[in-house]
Amino acid sequence: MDIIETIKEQIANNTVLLYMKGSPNAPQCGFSARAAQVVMGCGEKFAYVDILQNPEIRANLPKYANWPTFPQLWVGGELVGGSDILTEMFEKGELQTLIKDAVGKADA
Ligand SMILES: N[C@@H](CCC(=O)N[C@@H](CS)C(=O)NCC(=O)O)C(=O)O
Repeated sequence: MDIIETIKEQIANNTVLLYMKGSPNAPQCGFSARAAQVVMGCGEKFAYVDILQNPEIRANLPKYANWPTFPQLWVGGELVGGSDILTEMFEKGELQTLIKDAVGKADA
């Protein structure tokens, strides 16, 4: 399958999806570690893709997303942002609400 189609499918099939380096329990970069920590702190299940294991995604997602770096959090099919944005949103309580609402909608 075309890599862009794969990316679109991953985003469509996972309400909360974190593209990161490594895994939430074994992140391979400080930015990914922080992002995974705040997403875990929201208390909902989420999917992740380790872009170090998926070089084609690493090469193509930034163009598709129009976002140059990793991590990238996608919620309900929309890009939320990277580690800085996620941390800021989490501190304001906004990330928790965004994720809970999206998961609630997907389950309805
Ligand atoms: N300000 C960004 C920093 C993220 C960042 O600089 N990521 C780098 C290092 S992990 C990156 O993705 N570089 C491109 C790559 O490694 O493919 C954020 O908040 O997420």
